Amino acid sequence: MKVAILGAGAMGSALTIPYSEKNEVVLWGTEYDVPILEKIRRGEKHPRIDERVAVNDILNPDELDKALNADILVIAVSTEGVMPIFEQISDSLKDQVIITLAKGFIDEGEILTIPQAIWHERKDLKRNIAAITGPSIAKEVAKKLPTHVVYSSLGDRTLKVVKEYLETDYYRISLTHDIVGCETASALKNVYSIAIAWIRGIESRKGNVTMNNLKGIIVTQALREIGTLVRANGGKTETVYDLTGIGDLIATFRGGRNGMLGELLGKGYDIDSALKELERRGVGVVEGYVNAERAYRLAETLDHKGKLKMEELPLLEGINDVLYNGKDAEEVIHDLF
Ligand SMILES: NC(=O)c1ccc[n+]([C@@H]2O[C@H](COP(=O)([O-])OP(=O)(O)OC[C@H]3O[C@@H](n4cnc5c(N)ncnc54)[C@H](O)[C@@H]3O)[C@@H](O)[C@H]2O)c1
Repeated sequence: MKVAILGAGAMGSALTIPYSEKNEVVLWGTEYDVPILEKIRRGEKHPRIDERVAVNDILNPDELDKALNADILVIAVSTEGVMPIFEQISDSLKDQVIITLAKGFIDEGEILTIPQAIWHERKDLKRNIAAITGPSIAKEVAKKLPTHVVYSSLGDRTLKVVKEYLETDYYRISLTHDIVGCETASALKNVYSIAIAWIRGIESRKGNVTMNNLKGIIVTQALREIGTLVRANGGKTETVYDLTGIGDLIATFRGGRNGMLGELLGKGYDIDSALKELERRGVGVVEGYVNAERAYRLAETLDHKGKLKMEELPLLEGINDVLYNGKDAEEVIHDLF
């Protein structure tokens, strides 16, 4: 098969490694990826995954059309880039498998998962879309360390193709039809990771005490609330208690941009100074930040529809209070407790 990966960031580039085991792979870079494309062309390692990518061809931002004859197209950009890229390729799409991997919600007036936003544009592609969720740190995928992810799709042929052509002995793939549940859980994972990381910040604020009991409380509450939101949004409980929910939450406990933001907030930084500090460290977009507000609006809509009650989501409320209303993380935890 011919696979085209659209986006030369960490995850898009990491996937060239398992995908190239059985397929011909091309990697297209956006305008933001130009310095990375230059490095890759010079034979250097990709700076975000510390490995060389495995590709048959590298395409520049103005060569997107050359990627579109692939059998499998992977939209590998961050959430904000997904729909702009989709608009550019939509007219050329036929019956290809289309894979998305960003973890976030799309705001189109109503809050949608990424596949739902694509279905709005092209209903006929409903069965062609697959989403990747579950624990997959890009660097580890690139180093062929054991990874087990979930590909979800409404289309049986799509699921068959991804399993047959993209699975390797170090990159295992489970399949499910619960694409809305998977995408809801994975966008929420980025949001709740912020609150889990508060505790690291609070521990250091208190002179490096260890607060494992509190971690247990917050992680359990996060899972409870993710479960409530996933079910209310039409997904399945088992998605939350599998690789997509709990698996991904564990994999990102310590690291990630959301975790860095959460830790600073836990240390007592206000949101503006925390975001400034991350900018100073060269950390890119923190997806959980924008998605916390989107998750809250989704929850409110589901509440209006009678599918959940806002009182069931005190931690989501607290996360939004810290990110948008200037509340201190420790105060939120105190109230929650
Ligand atoms: N890194 C991981 O381990 C990992 C794992 C699973 C899923 N994801 C998800 O994959 C997505 C990308 O993560 P990453 O770590 O590769 O990030 P990254 O910052 O390394 O790469 C981001 C990619 O998105 C593109 N991009 C960013 N903003 C854009 C815009 N406005 N328009 C068009 N393109 C834009 C960039 O050019 C780049 O190709 C995120 O949603 C992330 O949650 C990442």
